[in-house]
Amino acid sequence: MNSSPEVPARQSHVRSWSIHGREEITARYEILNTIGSGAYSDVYRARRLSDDLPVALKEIHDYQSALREIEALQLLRHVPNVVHLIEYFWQEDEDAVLVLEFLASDLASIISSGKKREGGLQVGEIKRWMMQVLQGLDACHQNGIVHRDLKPLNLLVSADGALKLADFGQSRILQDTRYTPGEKSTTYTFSDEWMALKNSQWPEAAGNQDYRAVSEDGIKDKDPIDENVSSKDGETSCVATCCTTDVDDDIFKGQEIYGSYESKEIDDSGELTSCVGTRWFRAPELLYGSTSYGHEIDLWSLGCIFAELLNPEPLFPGTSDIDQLSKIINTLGDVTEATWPGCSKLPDYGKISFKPIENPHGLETHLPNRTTMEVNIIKKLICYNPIDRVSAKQLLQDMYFTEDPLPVPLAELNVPIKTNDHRDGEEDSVGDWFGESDSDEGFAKMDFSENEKGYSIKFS
Ligand SMILES: Nc1ncnc2c1ncn2[C@@H]1O[C@H](COP(=O)(O)OP(=O)(O)OP(=O)(O)O)[C@@H](O)[C@H]1O
Repeated sequence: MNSSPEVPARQSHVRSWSIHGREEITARYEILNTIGSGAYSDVYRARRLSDDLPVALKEIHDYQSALREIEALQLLRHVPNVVHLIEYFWQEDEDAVLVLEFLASDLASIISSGKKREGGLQVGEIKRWMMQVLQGLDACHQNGIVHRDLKPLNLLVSADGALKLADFGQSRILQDTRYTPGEKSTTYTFSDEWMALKNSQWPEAAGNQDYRAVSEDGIKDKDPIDENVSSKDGETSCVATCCTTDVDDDIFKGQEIYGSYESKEIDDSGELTSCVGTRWFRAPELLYGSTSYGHEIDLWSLGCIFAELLNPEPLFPGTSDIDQLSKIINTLGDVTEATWPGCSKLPDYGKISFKPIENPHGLETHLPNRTTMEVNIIKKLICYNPIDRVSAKQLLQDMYFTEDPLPVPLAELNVPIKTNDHRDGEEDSVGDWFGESDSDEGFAKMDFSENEKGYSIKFS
């Protein structure tokens, strides 16, 4: 795979010259055009010179994102519904460049093309898309990987209808899985190249070939890598960015952290960050600042994605993080100990409160003309208490997928050519916390007061 197994030392500002000037890459690939730019990367379409294989070259400008993405894709390299990492280039003073299989479309394009089709996406098509997402996500969770940025744009699709989870730059490998003992998991081991790379970076893991592999009872061993790469996540919670004491004199100051949370310096706190995932797909525990969440945050995102497949509009298109919570609460009802046991222990619970909702809309209103069975699937994922969310594995066994109309074969799926007309509203930006609301209810009045947790904001 990589000619040099050495991971370059972590540097605060790794900048590389243009990918076009990197001979180790251009000797093997012809770079054709740019196909996308994300928060931390530029992606190019290219072809392998030896056999004309179409590939995507993903140049990642952030050290930690690169490490996370390579690590997750190595671990999931045999999973059919995860994008395949062919090889990667990474040398000191250079950005990592990942060579990925080329995938011509994504689920966002499929949803928007279905919207334009008379009758929309057919039930059999929806079921096949859902099953592929579930199979990819189940493999992640079986391996203790939480993706943390699931959304239709990160579900890439090949021209022949194979859907693959992509963009693992925010993923994390949890120190244990919550799969119940006895649940059989597939064991994956690292390639020799990756082990050499890992051992050079983390000598304490040397010689422990499958230290992260899932054990017989489904529980993972302690993960030294995770501790080494964890960021100061606890300081970057979405609400904490405007609630810490240094914000007292300027409540907007802390929001600068929001846009740069992934570039925080590492420490060994082992906590996760609550500022992950694109807002529309972000679970409520993250919006309330949780730093000890599990793979259930992906299951919430999954519910949002499935709801969008069933009714081609985003389920909760919040214009700010507060608006995001408001939209969720207007649908599911008040967040209380009765509706979500343990919610009052969330770091930011009590720092923000909303006017009580007497008649929540309910998820049904977002899914007009859908069957009870379909609405029930969404309800199993979009629920406040993370432990109530059904796992990808369990959902794959749901009768929905074995009842008529059956999932269509891949060959019958309609895969549109990808265009660049995707929604912009999903993107996070500095200052979004107090962005304007477009929710029906709006925020007529904001009361700001100090309390034992720092301060509280009350909307009425
Ligand atoms: N294997 C691939 N084949 C084709 N296109 C790809 C591939 N990987 C990524 N892309 C495209 O490149 C763009 C950016 O990729 P990606 O989402 O992985 O990067 P990112 O920097 O992590 O983005 P984000 O800001 O959304 O997190 C996306 O539009 C995606 O569709």
